[in-house]
Amino acid sequence: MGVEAIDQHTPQLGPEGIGLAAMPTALALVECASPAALRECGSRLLRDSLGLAWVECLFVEGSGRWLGRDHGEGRLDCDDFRHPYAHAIRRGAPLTLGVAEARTRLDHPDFQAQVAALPGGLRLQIRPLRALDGQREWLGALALAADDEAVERLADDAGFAAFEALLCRLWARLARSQGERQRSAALRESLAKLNDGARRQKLAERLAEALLGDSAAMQRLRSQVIRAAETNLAVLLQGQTGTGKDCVARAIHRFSARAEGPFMAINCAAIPEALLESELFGHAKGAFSGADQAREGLIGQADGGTLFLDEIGDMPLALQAKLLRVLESGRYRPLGASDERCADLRLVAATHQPLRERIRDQRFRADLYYRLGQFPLSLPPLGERREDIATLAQAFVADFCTREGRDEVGITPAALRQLRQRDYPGNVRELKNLVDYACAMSPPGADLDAAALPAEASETREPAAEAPLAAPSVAVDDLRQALRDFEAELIRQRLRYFDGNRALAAESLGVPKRTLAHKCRLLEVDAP
Ligand SMILES: Nc1ncnc2c1ncn2[C@@H]1O[C@H](COP(=O)(O)OP(=O)(O)OP(=O)(O)O)[C@@H](O)[C@H]1O
Repeated sequence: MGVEAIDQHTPQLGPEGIGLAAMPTALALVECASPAALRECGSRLLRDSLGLAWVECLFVEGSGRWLGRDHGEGRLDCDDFRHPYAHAIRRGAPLTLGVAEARTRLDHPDFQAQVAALPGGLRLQIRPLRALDGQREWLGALALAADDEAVERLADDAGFAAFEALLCRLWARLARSQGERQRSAALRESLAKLNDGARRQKLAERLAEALLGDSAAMQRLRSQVIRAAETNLAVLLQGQTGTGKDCVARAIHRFSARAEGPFMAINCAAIPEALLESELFGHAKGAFSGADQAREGLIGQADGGTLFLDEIGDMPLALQAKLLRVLESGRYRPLGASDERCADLRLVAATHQPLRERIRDQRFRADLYYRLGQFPLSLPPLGERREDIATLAQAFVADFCTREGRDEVGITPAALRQLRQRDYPGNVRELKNLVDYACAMSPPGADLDAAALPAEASETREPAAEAPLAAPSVAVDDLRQALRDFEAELIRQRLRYFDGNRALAAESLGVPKRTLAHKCRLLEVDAP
């Protein structure tokens, strides 16, 4: 039976006590699902059954410091004796006083507002409520107002005492199970967070196999990449050349829900302006001379996946506007086509240019900048994370050996020292090229040594009169031989430039004199 149905048969509580007639009242209380519902139901039952002018049930908040109200404004400090609740709770017994007296003696504004509408001739009773299950915790207070006779009757009303006891017992039980529910919900939430944290940590470890580096900056970057991959937000990668923007773009795709979809990439700086639009948007048959077939653009091809626009700073302004429209609406129109198409893609854009400066120079649209940078990521230059150089160099040596089918070798401490001390304006790409070159210069099976590393450009005496080396032949079919030939030719040039002075040639190439002599013997290079 619901509360409404019970209301119609609500028996009068009264001196007859809790006979069977009181059962629907008890049932109504028992059916309440929360302490707040219980307070409301209890107040209503009391008001209706006992003909009280006003009943309100206040509750002690979790901290035990405040008395809260389910409907009224504000909360009352349990230690503020300007209202009668503090007195009743402190005494641990009901407090009865006239409404008029309460108005003059107790000047708490919230309490005064509570009783403002009551006639001055009524009596007010505040009854502290505590859990009756052995725990001495305070639950709240029952406030009621009625004429003198009704208030006096309450003292001897066994039915009312039973009602109050039941109210307190149910309230304590509901409060405890509500607390348990809240605690287990909080536990579930923190477990979920923990699992989520563990899951992210696992992903970050997998990502560390592709995006190497143990520095704090790289760890931060990897966790940002995982976060970005979880969303569909447009990502803007900013960082100097060679810092790994392309790697990060691919990782975002690979770790995202779109991983099974296509990853389409284009370098906006590498494509002539006239072609870039049709590369991106595609074209209809006959859209321009030479367009004898309709062709889908990268935006269409990236549907369901990721579109990576590298060097976005070089995108022409007119195209920027069209790209913004695609991002805003998810719709685009191929060149010469009459219909619009939809593309569901995530955009990752990258640039090494300071886009804010380009906005100031009116070469980049501010609205596109903000749309692209929903999830901005900035990649640290290698010079700011030198502790990663050893890890990266080792990995690049291992890569070289695998690619070349050589036995795995290491790096000597001297070479590592040199690598850590150099400047890398080309960042990781420069380090990788340097290691590849040094590996090629080292005898198979030997650890990469400092002698194999070329001198830094700034330390090398500028061989201005040196003729450029021949471009590598496309007909190379033996890389090792080609590298030996290249190396021999480079040494011959240097020796010529320094009139056969091996000390100067060795210094200019950043190798010890003995190494150069050894190489000359090995490569059969004669002094000029
Ligand atoms: N953290 C890294 N771990 C392993 N390899 C890396 C890392 N960062 C960059 N690389 C490697 O360095 C080279 C350059 O990286 P990438 O092309 O991603 O740089 P970029 O910032 O996109 O350069 P650009 O701006 O010139 O296009 C690549 O061979 C890439 O694999």
